[in-house]
Amino acid sequence: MGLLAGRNVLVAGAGVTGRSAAEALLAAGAAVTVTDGSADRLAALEPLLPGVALVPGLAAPPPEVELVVTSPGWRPDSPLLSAAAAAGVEVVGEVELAWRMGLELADPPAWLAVTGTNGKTTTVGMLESILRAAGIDAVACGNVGLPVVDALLAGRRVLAVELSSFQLHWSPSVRPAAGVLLNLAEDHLDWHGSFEGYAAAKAGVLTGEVAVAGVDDPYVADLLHRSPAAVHVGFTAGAPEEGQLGVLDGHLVDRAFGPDTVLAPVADVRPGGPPGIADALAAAALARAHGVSAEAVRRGLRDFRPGAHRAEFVTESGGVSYVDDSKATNPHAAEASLRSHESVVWVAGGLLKGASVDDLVRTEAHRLRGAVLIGADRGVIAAALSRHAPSVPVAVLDDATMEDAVRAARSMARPGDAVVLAPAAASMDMFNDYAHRGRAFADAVLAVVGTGHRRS
Ligand SMILES: CC(=O)N[C@H]1[C@@H](OP(=O)(O)OP(=O)(O)OC[C@H]2O[C@@H](n3ccc(=O)[nH]c3=O)[C@H](O)[C@@H]2O)O[C@H](CO)[C@@H](O)[C@@H]1O[C@H](C)C(=O)N[C@@H](C)C(=O)O
Ligand SMILES: Nc1ncnc2c1ncn2[C@@H]1O[C@H](COP(=O)(O)OP(=O)(O)OP(=O)(O)O)[C@@H](O)[C@H]1O
Ligand SMILES: N[C@H](CCC(=O)O)C(=O)O
Repeated sequence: MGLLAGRNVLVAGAGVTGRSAAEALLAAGAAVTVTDGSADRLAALEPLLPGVALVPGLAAPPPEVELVVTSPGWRPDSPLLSAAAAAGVEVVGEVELAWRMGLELADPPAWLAVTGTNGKTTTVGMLESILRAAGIDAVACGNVGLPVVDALLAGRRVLAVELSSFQLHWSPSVRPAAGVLLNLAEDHLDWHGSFEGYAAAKAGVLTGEVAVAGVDDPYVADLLHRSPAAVHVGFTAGAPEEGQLGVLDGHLVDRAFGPDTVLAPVADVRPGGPPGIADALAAAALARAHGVSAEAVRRGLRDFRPGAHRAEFVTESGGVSYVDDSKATNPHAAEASLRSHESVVWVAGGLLKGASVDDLVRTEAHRLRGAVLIGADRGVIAAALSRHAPSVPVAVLDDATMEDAVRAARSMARPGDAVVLAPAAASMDMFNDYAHRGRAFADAVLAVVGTGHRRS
């Protein structure tokens, strides 16, 4: 009998995670209750999960509950999870649940895990593509959208797991076969309370057998240095030292796993530019840790196509190109995005989640033709611009539509410029999510400037 059979488990959250966790727990023979702050979200589960008790708005676990499986968005200081901790009831996430269920299997899948502030989804997508090119039954799962527990129960042999800082926080015993920390910058500080708390959660990905990290960032390199993993591997945008992957003569090169090996031409990597290359090196490192050939790395990277709203070209009109990088939901991603262009009209704003834009504005001011600011934290960005880039023209739009923003951006742009939506912020103050915001931007561009030249 498995470790969950007959146990009384409370699932916190009736979203993507809660539904899958509840199904897995039921199948494992647990007695399951699900709660959610939203009665509507809970009610939507009723026809899908017969046999589960649905209780809206629980502020403390019922006395019979032995384990709480929380959805990642729930903060540790939320009333329910605080009450569980105070009562000595263990709280874990769905990723931890999947890990524990995997340990009960005769032949568990290998976990290759990816975290970092930016590039996680791109990296797990590249990794999945590489593993499949090697003929391996692999799937990208985790924060990318497919709950890990679903990937596990589907019997996949290798899990390319995207882990958010929230998921890592709730996964105390997960030890991936290989894990990568891509990069680290301010994000989700409102959830973790401090940068140190956020970084500590992210460092959890480096506690497996092989730890991989982006060593061009000294803070990340130090976390790698301090990792308890048996094997440490760095990746760098420059020429790799022994024990690293990096770039040499226009090729990704592996100097860590076996003899020095050329993996793939940089020209084959999409998205192009430094962020895409970093993500490709990270994906290649995890695949090589799993024994994948250089040939499969090359084919997997060549066949990979990036997701929508990630530095996506919309159109060109009057010599001005329009780029949708709505997925740049924090300052670090926005900075990487702006660096791909010499002269930019920057469309930004939304929910900064406690992050500062001062470094971004200071470093990238020289490439800003102008800035158009929308959304809840537009004033914070405007203040940073006036402190560090007082000569940059800024339009701060109150109660604006995306069409207003595009019109303002077009009036600032000169031929050769790029108008780039790289908000540095989350979108939920004005939109459902970043994809909704990206579509609104692309639609507004096409409405305001016409179709121009659309790349195929
Ligand atoms: C916020 C978050 O981490 N969401 C991830 C989660 O989706 P899920 O639907 O379970 O979201 P959730 O926010 O954890 O739970 C939502 C449910 O909990 C309820 N809820 C949430 C918090 C709370 O204090 N009380 C409460 O009742 C909500 O009403 C809702 O019904 O699990 C999915 C599968 O693993 C992930 O794809 C998804 O990542 C999204 C895309 C995300 O935005 N992630 C962040 C970390 C990011 O990428 O920056
Ligand atoms: N290595 C990198 N360094 C900096 N920025 C990057 C890197 N890779 C991708 N980005 C940028 O980060 C943004 C998000 O990319 P992606 O969806 O791959 O990351 P993510 O970590 O999964 O994001 P999220 O946590 O918000 O889901 C995009 O704007 C992209 O241009
Ligand atoms: N990735 C989530 C959601 C952002 C969005 O969809 O706008 C965040 O940064 O908080």
